[in-house]
Amino acid sequence: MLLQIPPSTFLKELREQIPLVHCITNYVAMDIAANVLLAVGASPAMVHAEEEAGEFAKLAGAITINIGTLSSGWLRGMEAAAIAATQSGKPWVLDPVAHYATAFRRDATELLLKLGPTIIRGNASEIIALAGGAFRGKGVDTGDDVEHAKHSARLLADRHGAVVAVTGAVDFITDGKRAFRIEGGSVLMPRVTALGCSLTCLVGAFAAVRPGAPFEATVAAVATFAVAGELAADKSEGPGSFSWRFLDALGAIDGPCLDHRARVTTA
Ligand SMILES: Nc1ncnc2c1ncn2[C@@H]1O[C@H](COP(=O)(O)OP(=O)(O)OP(=O)(O)O)[C@@H](O)[C@H]1O
Ligand SMILES: Cc1ncsc1CCO
Ligand SMILES: [Mg+2]
Repeated sequence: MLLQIPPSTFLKELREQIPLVHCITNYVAMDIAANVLLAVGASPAMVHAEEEAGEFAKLAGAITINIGTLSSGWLRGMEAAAIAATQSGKPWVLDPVAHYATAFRRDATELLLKLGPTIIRGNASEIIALAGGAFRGKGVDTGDDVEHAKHSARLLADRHGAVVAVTGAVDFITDGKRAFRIEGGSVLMPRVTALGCSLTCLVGAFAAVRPGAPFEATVAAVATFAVAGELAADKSEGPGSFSWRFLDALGAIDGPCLDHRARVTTA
């Protein structure tokens, strides 16, 4: 393992600390994302109202913001939460779901990016489009390979001073200086909705454990998904059984299994 802090350290500390993760995510993802966090051992709270999101963010160890089912009121809640996170020095994660699809999403993403996310997590089309490249995404689904998004990810990491995670068949994570690829997971993962959104929330949970190490935290969260995805796929008959087996695998995974099975290499 080339990492300074192995994934198992984050998993152990997460289970000791049970961090409160303030998730502003979409209607589709709320249930599965909360279950993913509970399965691993964190404490999720899905709070998006503009009246309280800024106040709530101060209670949490990390904040995650996903624009999947955006509306004006939600956007004001996101803005308040991002500002509160930055002011209190807490890590926050941006998931710019299909930000290229409409002017409303593009403007919202531009506004949120200016608030300085600690980590940006998206699929290949989202990351390529965010860097201004030609992309082939359709709605919320990627039409591009992670391989083609590496340059865009590096560019975004430099431009925003953020950790950037691109997910897909092989994941890629960079902070502009270092970069790792993570193999694993399953072809069934993109056939269950909102697993990417759930991963964004898990990245927040791992970042809450060690706010000073967002790069290693992102690698640890993505590696946990890759290993749990492999374990779950072993026995699954299709997307349905994969979905619940994946939660079981996230609950059952322990530190030695995670470090042993994680396939993290320099990119
Ligand atoms: N073909 C694949 N093989 C293995 N793992 C995959 C594959 N595609 C996606 N994954 C994994 O699925 C998880 C979600 O990533 P994905 O890129 O599908 O997110 P997303 O497109 O944002 O998803 P969503 O918008 O539905 O939440 C990641 O852990 C990723 O590694
Ligand atoms: C299907 C879907 N639609 C808006 S958000 C979302 C979850 C996957 O991104
Ligand atoms: Mg997504």
